[in-house]
Parts: sequence; C-alpha cells; structure tokens
Amino acid sequence: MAQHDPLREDDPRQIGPYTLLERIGAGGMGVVYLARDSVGRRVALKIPGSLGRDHPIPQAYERFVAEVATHRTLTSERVVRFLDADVTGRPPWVALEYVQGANLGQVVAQAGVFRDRFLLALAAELAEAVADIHAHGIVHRDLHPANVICLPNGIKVIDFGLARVQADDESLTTQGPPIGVPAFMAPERFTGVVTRACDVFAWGCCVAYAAAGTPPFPTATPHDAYAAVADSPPVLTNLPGDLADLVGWALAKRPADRPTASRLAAELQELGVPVTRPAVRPWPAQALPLISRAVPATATRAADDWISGPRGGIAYSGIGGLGIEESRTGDSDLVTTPSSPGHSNHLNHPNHLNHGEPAPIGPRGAGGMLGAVIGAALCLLGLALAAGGYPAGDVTGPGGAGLVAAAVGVLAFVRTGDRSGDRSGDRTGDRTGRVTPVAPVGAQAPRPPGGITAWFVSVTVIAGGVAGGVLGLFLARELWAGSPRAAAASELALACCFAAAFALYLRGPAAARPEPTR
Ligand SMILES: Nc1ncnc2c1ncn2[C@@H]1O[C@H](COP(=O)(O)OP(=O)(O)OP(=O)(O)O)[C@@H](O)[C@H]1O
Repeated sequence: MAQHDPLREDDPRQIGPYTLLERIGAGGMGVVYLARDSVGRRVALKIPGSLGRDHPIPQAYERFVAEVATHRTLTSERVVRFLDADVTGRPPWVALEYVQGANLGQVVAQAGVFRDRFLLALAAELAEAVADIHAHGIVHRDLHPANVICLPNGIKVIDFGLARVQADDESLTTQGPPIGVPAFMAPERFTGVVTRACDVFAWGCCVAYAAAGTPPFPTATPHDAYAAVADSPPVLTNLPGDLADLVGWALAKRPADRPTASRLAAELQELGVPVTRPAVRPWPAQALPLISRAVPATATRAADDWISGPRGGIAYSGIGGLGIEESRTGDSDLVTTPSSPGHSNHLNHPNHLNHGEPAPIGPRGAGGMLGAVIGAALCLLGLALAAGGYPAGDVTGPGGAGLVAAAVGVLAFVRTGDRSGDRSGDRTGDRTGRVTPVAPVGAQAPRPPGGITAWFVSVTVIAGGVAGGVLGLFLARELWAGSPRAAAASELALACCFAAAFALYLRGPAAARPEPTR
C-alpha cells in the first residue's frame, strides 16, 4: 500500500460504496483520500471540506459541482479518469482514478531538469493533454507543475477545480481576484479574461520550467508576478532551438498570437516525437525512482508531500521544485510567496506499484510473442504431419505443447524476477519499446518479489506445461498411437498453449505494445 497519511479520527471511514484507507492530501477545496471500491479497486476519493458558509473558498459547493460536471465529460488518457460522484451526498464526493506518481514539480526538484528527448516527450504529452481537454470544450485554467502527474506510461493532468466549459472562440470574463499560481498564469488571467490560450501559455511555462527548473517569469514576490508575466520577456534556458521557438510562441503576450494546443502537439510530432508510442514512455533515469517502482509497504516510510495539510484561511502547500509556495487566502486568491528556507519538500515516495494488486507478469511482449509464434509453428507442423498420416504428428503436438508452455512459464518467471530484484539494474523502455538497462539511482528501498500472483502464475504455467507435455506424450504413445484422437488431442493442447502464451503477452505490463497512431 502506498504510504500516505493515515486517516484521522474525524475522517469518515465509508463514503458511498468506498472504504477510505488513507489520506492522499488536501487542497484548497477539500481532502483527497485513497479508498477502495466494493471489488477492491483503488480510487482517489475527493471530498470537499465543509461546504458551509465558513469555507475559505466562496461558492465552494458550486465550484465542486461544476468541477464534477466538467470532469465527467472528459475522457483522455492524459487526464485522470472520472469514475463516479454524488454531489448531493452528505458529504458530497467524487471518485477519480487513483494515480500514483510524482508531480512535475517534485520530479524536477528531486531528479533535476529534463533534457533532449525526455523534454520533448514531456512537452508533446502535455500538449496532447491540453489539446484533448480543449477538444472536450474545457479550459483547465490551473495548469502548473503540481497538477501534472508523472507516471510510468506518461503524464496525467489532475485537478479540474477551476476548469470551465467554454466554446471554441469564447472568451470568459471572471470577477474578483484571479485564482491560480501566478507564475504560470497568462497575463490576461490577471484581468479576468479566460480563453483556451491561457492553458497554452501555462503549457509554455510548464515546459520552460521542466527545462530550467524555474518558471520563465521568475519574480521575487507574488505581487510582482503580473508585471513580470505581462511585461518581461520569458527567460528560456536549456531549451533546444525548435522547442524554444514553440515555447516562445506559446508565451506570446497576446492570446491571439499563441498557437492552439493541437497545433503545438502537431509541431512537436514534426520535431521527432514518434507517431506511435509504446505504453511505457522514457523518463530520465534519475526520475524513475520517483515515478513508480514496486516497494513493499513497510519499506516505503517516505514523507508525504503531495500537500501536507488542509488549507483553510491562510495555509501553505509547497509546489515541489517551484521555489514558490501557493497560499489561498480567505477570499480565494491564490498568491505565491518564495519558499521559506526551512521548508522541505519531501517526496511522496512513489516508488511502488499498486500494492495489493497483482504485479504485472509475463514475458513483456517479445517473450510472449516468441512463445506464441513457436506454439503456432509447432501447431501447424503437427497439423501437417497428422494430415500426412505421419505418426510423428501424434507426439509433436503434446510434446511441443509442453515445451512451449514450459518456455512461456520460464519467460514469465524471468520477467517477474526482473521486476523484483534489480539484480541487473533497473530497466525502462524507450520510445521504440526497447528495454534498456539504466543505472539504479540512489539508495533504494528493497523491492518485493514481484507479487504472489505473478509467481504463482509462473510456477503453475511451468508445472502445467511440463505435466501436460509428459501426459500428452504418454497418451499419444500408449493409448491412442496412430489414432486420429491423438492428433486431435495434440492440436487441442497446442491451441491451449498458444492461447496461454498470447494471454501472457496481453497480460504483461503494457510495456512493449505499440499504441495506435494518434
Ligand atoms: N486522482 C488522484 N490520484 C492521486 N492523487 C491525487 C489525485 N487527485 C488529487 N490527488 C492529490 O491530492 C492532493 C489534493 O488534490 P487537489 O489539488 O486536486 O485538491 P484540490 O482541493 O482541488 O486542490 P487545489 O487547491 O489545487 O484546487 C494533491 O496532492 C494531489 O496530488
């Protein structure tokens, strides 16, 4: 189980069909809990704090209802999934896909800035995310590094608390002080104007931040932010030429001068982000321990700094690595202040898989496919021999079936060992789906042995394969020698083996399966 804060005494234990397990964090709106649904799946359950008149955010309930309504319509692999909600419940709640990773601010702070293809991949994924959000007619309005979660298979955007549904060319004017993180807010946001171009500007800020480690409009105090964002040119460090051009374009002062998010995504593909993507995207080696790895629950006593406590009135929460802290004052204006020197941004140790869930097993694409191909080839050979009346067909089938099943089991076993042990360093897939070793980083917690389920399946497949092969050979030789039943049994065994190999391939960590062109 991931290490979040334990439930407090006054936290609810059961909300709707969900059993609350731990506190993930608290934002300005309320608390996010780790919970389990009735069939044991983990979800992030967001419960807005007291929605009465004393809530620090005006119209908090209306905002929560709007967040749910907006998020409900969004389906994108780059956005945390909406699962369920009850806005009239007591308390009201929304269930979201539980994402377990580090946010972009934490990754940059702990692992350093992004470079080269890693930066390009991040920029492309974030552009895709924003384009997807806009394609649903929604403006996020609060894009900044703490709302970009880095996961093994890419980024996901969270927090639709400020999001708005908005027609393509519509421009909204909002009343009151702007809400958001000033260093990532477009200049027009300070005057209450909201368009999709605000998210594009925020995209530029996030990418510039990932490359440099600081926002492109650094300011000494939050109150200077508007002047900096509105008047100063962005400071773009460490951005390769083509990407610098795109980021500069996105950071244009006039919203009309900025590209759309989909244009950005298309331009990035032109810059060499492959059109097909493996399910595992590349992360800088140093970032991997932060993003996701299997660690036993007991070994994961890491500090939790998703956000350390509920905010009411004035409270602070670090945005990892931004060198700023956000604070929401009574009137809901979010301002930034320089981080206090004593403040430490601990990482929520995301070095774990989803404990309690079966660890991914299997021969990761290539192995499974190999098993499947061998199985199919033997199957065809057996059929051909049987059709030709060769008694050899009687033994090829069951013998081959046993062989392939055992081989698949060994592969599954080996892959399980890889996940568990780090005997040969950690591995990650690159954009081509290759699995390449990377150096383990820093002191790492010991990892579990790959999950009971994975071992059990591996051992069962190996044992079943060997036993099936021996039994098949015995039957073919002793009982049905020469009879058509032997050939039929052989083929059936092989077909099962083929299916098992393929199932293992499918079940393997989505690792090397290329995704369709987007
Ligand atoms: N789906 C999720 N899975 C895992 N963690 C999540 C999820 N959604 C939110 N969190 C974490 O919970 C904490 C609070 O979430 P969030 O920021 O969305 O709350 P909020 O009340 O809307 O905050 P904000 O003040 O930013 O509007 C954050 O640390 C965030 O990373």
